[in-house]
Formats: sequence, C-alpha cells, structure tokens
Amino acid sequence: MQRFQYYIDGQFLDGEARFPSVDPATGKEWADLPEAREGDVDRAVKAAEQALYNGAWSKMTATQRGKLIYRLADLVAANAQKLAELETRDTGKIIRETSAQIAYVADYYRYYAGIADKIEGSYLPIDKADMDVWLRREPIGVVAMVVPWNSQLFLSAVKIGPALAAGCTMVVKASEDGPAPLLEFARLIHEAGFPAGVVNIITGFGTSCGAALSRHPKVAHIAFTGGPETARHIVRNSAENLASTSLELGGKSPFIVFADADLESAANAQVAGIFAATGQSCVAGSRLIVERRIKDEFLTLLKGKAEAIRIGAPLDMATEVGPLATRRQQEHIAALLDKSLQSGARLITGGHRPGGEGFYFAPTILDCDGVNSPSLVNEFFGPVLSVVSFETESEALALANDTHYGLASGVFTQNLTRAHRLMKGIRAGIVWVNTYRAVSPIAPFGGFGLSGHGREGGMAAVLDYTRTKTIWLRTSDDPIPDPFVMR
Ligand SMILES: NC(=O)C1=CN([C@@H]2O[C@H](COP(=O)(O)OP(=O)(O)OC[C@H]3O[C@@H](n4cnc5c(N)ncnc54)[C@H](O)[C@@H]3O)[C@@H](O)[C@H]2O)C=CC1
Ligand SMILES: CN(C=O)/C=C(\CC(=O)O)C(=O)O
Repeated sequence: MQRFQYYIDGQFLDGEARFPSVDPATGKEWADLPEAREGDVDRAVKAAEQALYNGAWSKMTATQRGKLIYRLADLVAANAQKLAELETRDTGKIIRETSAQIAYVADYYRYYAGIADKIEGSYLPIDKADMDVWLRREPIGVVAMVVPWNSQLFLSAVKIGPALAAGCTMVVKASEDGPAPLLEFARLIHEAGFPAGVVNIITGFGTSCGAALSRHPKVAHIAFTGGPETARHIVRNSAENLASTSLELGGKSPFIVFADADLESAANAQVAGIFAATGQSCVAGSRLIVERRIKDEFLTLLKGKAEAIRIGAPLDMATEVGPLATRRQQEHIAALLDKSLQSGARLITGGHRPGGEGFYFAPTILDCDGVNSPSLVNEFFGPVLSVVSFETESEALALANDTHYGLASGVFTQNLTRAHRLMKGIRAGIVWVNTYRAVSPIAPFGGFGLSGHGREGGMAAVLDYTRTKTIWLRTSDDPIPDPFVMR
C-alpha cells in the first residue's frame, strides 16, 4: 500500500487516524491515507490564520506572491504526468484526460500568478472637499476549500489560484474518495517555497472533517464543489461563522441540436458532454434536446459512437471510458436508471455494468420522449444520456429551462440569429454554441439556481476572495467642526 501524509503548517503529518483508498479499476485497496478530524482541522485553520496576519506571506508584495505562484505553475507542469498517474489510479479518471488536464492546470496557476499584482482598489470622487476616500481590496481571510473527487487538481486550482493571488491563506479539504493526487500536490506547494501555513492540505470525511472546517470560527469564506445536498450542510455550517460561500454544484445541462446543425460535430460534442470522464462532470450535457425530424438520424449516429467507445483500464492511453470513482456512484446510477426505466424511459443502448472487477458502467442512452422520467430531473453524475425531442425553437428553450439547475448548456445550429436568441434565453451560467466542455483560465464558470453561485476561473473568481475596505483621509488642517453632526 502506498502511504500518504497531509500538510499542515508546512509539515507533512500522519493525522489523527488513517483510512484506505480503493482503486476504482479493481475495487481493491491500494493506498493508506491520513484522516483529519476536528483537532487537525483546528490546527490547520490556526496555521492559516497565523500565516495570514503574522507570517512572511503577510509582508510580501503582490508581485512577490505572484512569483511564488509562477514557481508553483512550473512545478505542476514538470510533475503533471506523475500527478496524472496518481489521479487516474485513485479516481479512475482516464490517463488520456488527466495528463492533458493537469498540464493545463499549470496554465491556471500562471494566469493567477499574473493577476496577483493587478488587483486594484479605487479612488472615490467623494462629495466632500476636505476628504480623500479610497477602496482597498484585501484578502478575504482564511478560506476553507472543500473539493470533490472528480477533476480534483483542476477543481482545487480554480480555488487555490485566485485565493493565492488575492493574498488569502487556506485549508483545502480533499474528498475522502481519491485524495492522493492533492496530497501529492502539497509537496509542490512546499517545494515552491510558500511560507508555512499559507496552503494547508488535509483529507477526511464530510461529517467530521468537512463539517468542522466549514463551521470553524476563523474561516471567512468557504469555496465548495460537490452535490447540492452537501452544499446545504455547508451553508448551514456557515450560519456558525457567517462565512461567505461560493458553491459549484453540478447540473442537468441541456444539449440542444437543431436539424440544421453539423450532426457529426454535434454527435462528437455530445459524446464529450456525457461520456467523457465517464459522465462524472459537473457540466455534463446529460439532457439531449433534439429536433424531432432528425431525432432518429441523430440517435443512430450517437448510438454508433457510444457503442464504439473503448471501455477499459484507466491507465491505458487507449481507454476512452474508465470506471466510476466509487461503488457508491455505480450503485446510485444503477438505481436511478432502474427508476427511469420503470417510469417508461426506453433503453437505446447500454444500461448495464460490464462484468469483471471495478466500478464500470456502460455508456447509456435513454429515450424519454413522452415520459416523466426521473432521469430528466436528477443528476446521474455518470455516463447516462436522456433524450427528448421538440418541434419549435420555443419548445426547445422551454425544455432547456425546465430544470432547477443552471450550470451549462449547448446549442448546435448554423442559424446565427437563433443562436443569439438562445444564448439570451437559456438560464445557465455557460452557453456553448457549436462546442461543448471547453474551459480556459480566462473564462469564468459557475451556475444559476441549484447549480450554485460565485464564479471560478477568470478575474471574477479573484473578487470572491477579496473584501473591500473604505479608507477616509481628512486633508484639512482646520479643527473638526460641530462634533454632534454627522459629516
Ligand atoms: N459539481 C460537481 O463537480 C460534483 C457534483 N457531485 C454530485 O454530488 C453527488 C454526491 O457526490 P459525493 O461524492 O457524495 O459528493 P459530496 O458533495 O458529498 O462531497 C464533496 C465534498 O464535500 C465533503 N462533505 C460531505 N459532507 C459534508 C458536510 N456535511 N460538511 C462539509 N463537507 C462535507 C466531502 O467530504 C467532499 O470533500 C454526486 O452523485 C453528484 O451528483 C459530486 C461531486 C462533484
Ligand atoms: C468545471 N468544468 C467546466 O467548466 C469542467 C469539469 C470539472 C467538473 O466536472 O467539475 C469537467 O468537465 O471535468
């Protein structure tokens, strides 16, 4: 068994308890992990608070902070393959994607390194002749980051990068499922030379570690990615410390295909949207909304592509769909699929767990036309696509917006004016037109409704990690007049 430690106050430690990690490709334990409980959480938060107000970090210029983040970016790039292998081993996400995604994570850190000394305050043209007034943007404080198991180094980079640029210190809680890559990433934080306590990386269970962290009195902001149920716990916990929150919660994203679209390209994008990452993506395009007159043609194309997917060992570069991250996910998907079939949804392909070891699930397409299927409403977080069809553009828009979520969406059409109408009409934080699952450090992402609030990526993310301070400077040498009247 490979053994990991967590990282608190610049030290690698074993933790209050230990627990095993399971390799999703085999279902067998492969790593021995530290479990943080309340005592470790408290130590990590206090280390972060000390670093924020008293340590070397608090005295650095923004440019110096940026240089440290650049160093981290270089280390991530140099170690991308090693981190990718760990993420693949621990979560089952295919090596083909983890190696590309983690190499790109280095660019996220580079982007935020460059932003560190560009976070400006402002001067207010105040309505009093003897006053100068400014707004300073300061780090919001100690940030608790609670991340899930999917796209772990990516989902932590979109939090750690902007928080470091803003000058915050942080405690990152990796998921209890597949935390090994984040614990390994801690070594790069150490090597980059961040002062002790600036970034603390722990792992542990939700109800012990995650709860203790998110209600800790010294936490000022909680950045969370995961499911809406857990987000409700996080928000309840924040009633204790009144921390602000940013929540990135997944969705039931619509993928609309009009008859005039390039169908080959749309089908490839749909495969990317629902079968890549074995469907374990917050932005999964899990509801195909297809124009009725091309439904059969498009589904035949898609079925062919789904059935040609190479399912296999995640560490094999040829594999296109690997296992799900946990047995829990596999069981959740099977149960929701059963309910959907019972409601009348018709199986077009897939629907089964391939034999053998590991938490695999076959790429699945469900025809839900005319059916009130739970698969149209609930997130599988797996490789299951639900299909409905439409006659008119307004019907397509109504179907797209028929959800409590609002994270992402895709529109496939050659009609420019229609594309513009849909961009405005769809209630989601991302609209991809003739593409899907494209990301960049420069472009913010985040949701509406049950998909959460706050933005990750782009400059918008940095602002979530700052608070403003209003500075009043009186410029007159005359004594203050009438002290009993507000000025
Ligand atoms: N938006 C996204 O990227 C993700 C969405 N999900 C959705 O959530 C569903 C459940 O997945 P899970 O793996 O159980 O994710 P989850 O939302 O329960 O876990 C995410 C993180 O929250 C922590 N956590 C759990 N309970 C907590 C609590 N009471 N207080 C503080 N932290 C807590 C976990 O330890 C983990 O680090 C999935 O089926 C999927 O639908 C899951 C993971 C990522
Ligand atoms: C967040 N994201 C795109 O905007 C993409 C991800 C990460 C996730 O699922 O949270 C992905 O598709 O893997």
